[in-house]
Amino acid sequence: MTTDSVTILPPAHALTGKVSPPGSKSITNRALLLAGLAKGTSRLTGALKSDDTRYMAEALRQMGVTVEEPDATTFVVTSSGELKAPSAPLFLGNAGTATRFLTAALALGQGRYVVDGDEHMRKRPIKPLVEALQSLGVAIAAPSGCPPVAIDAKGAFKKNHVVIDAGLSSQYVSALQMAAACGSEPFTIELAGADIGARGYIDLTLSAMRAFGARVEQPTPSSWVIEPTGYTATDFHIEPDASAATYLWGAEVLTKGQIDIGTASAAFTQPDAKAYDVIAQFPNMPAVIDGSQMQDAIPTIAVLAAFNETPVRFVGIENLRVKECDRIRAVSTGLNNIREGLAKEEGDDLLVFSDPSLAGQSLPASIDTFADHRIAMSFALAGLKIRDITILDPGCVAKTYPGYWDALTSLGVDLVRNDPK
Ligand SMILES: O=C(O)C1=C[C@@H](OP(=O)(O)O)[C@@H](O)[C@H](O)C1
Ligand SMILES: C=C(OP(=O)(O)O)C(=O)O
Repeated sequence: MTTDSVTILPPAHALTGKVSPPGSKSITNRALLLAGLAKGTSRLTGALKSDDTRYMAEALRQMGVTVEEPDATTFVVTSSGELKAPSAPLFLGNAGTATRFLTAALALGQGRYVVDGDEHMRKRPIKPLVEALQSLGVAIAAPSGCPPVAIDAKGAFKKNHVVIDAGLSSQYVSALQMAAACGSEPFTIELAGADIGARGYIDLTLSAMRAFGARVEQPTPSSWVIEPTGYTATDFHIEPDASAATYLWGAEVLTKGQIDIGTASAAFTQPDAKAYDVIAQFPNMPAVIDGSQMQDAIPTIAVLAAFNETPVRFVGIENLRVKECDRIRAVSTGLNNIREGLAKEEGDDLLVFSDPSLAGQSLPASIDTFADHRIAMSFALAGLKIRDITILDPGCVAKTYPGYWDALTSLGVDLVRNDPK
């Protein structure tokens, strides 16, 4: 979408129909990398085609991997198993998964690699991962603590044990886990802290690794031993994106409709599917919601909370401050823009002071999305109930859900696209 902004007209009817969310971003980018590290041809079906996965696919191509796209949801990846040093920096936009996962994998490559992103990615921390790789003897540098990252790889780690602080991102752990299977001896990864936010993403990583032939043990809740199996090319089916599903679940409960997303909430293996149980309680969602294990779903639930019967405090969400934007700030700014006093930050908690009487009112607001797809998609839900909600930069949904606006339209939502002047 090239429009500057989109204004949502609240539908006069409940939203009903069938909309399938696209393939999982998290699983697609894991599968693309693992297929690139495996010798032979892997066919990835049900895949997401969006900015984040295109950046990953393009980076693999730059490193000598053949990535074909026979249809809208399939990648066919053929690799020698090696990611050859590219002639130019790898540009990964604002794709956290691609940036973090490749940084660790390329540390076991041969030659010079530069991992870079857009101005937003250049503000997202990667220092803990870089320091962990330095402790393994890798010549790697990220002077700002964020991308760009320069790696002079020599094909091996000098140690077989690493301690990683995953407080800022679980992706550092996933990245090391996926890389470690390409080493030459069993490799142990240990968490610096006792637990990890979004542990469910680690389970996704291990399950994708196992599908590509890896062997991983978990001797304690905070350590993993990865065997040096390398990866075996395979055909792999990717489930729909659970974070994308949260917007459809939200639209369903807000409009008292029935949207068939084609997948039962219990069938998802991604952490954000946990959001279903909370969303299903709307308009009586709990007073305190712990977002630590369903972080990407929090903007969705926070916008729903504005229409809940009672206020909601979101806890365990501190690392929302280092996502595509500071999501705690972006959500509170957006809600207060709709009506002053609707939300408040308390430290790293977010309080939403719900008011069911918002529904049906005209409260003109232009929502700054801070180039963050999840802010755009979640605030569109407010527009299903409140008149004159305008979402700025609606094209940013292309990061993970390019068909989002069309999905709303297909459910009967009228959108006014305000063309750039
Ligand atoms: O591993 C993954 O696929 C992801 C992990 C989470 O990030 P952090 O680990 O940085 O919290 C999540 O927010 C992101 O959208 C996807
Ligand atoms: C945080 C997100 O993305 P990533 O870290 O993969 O860029 C997200 O999709 O909400």
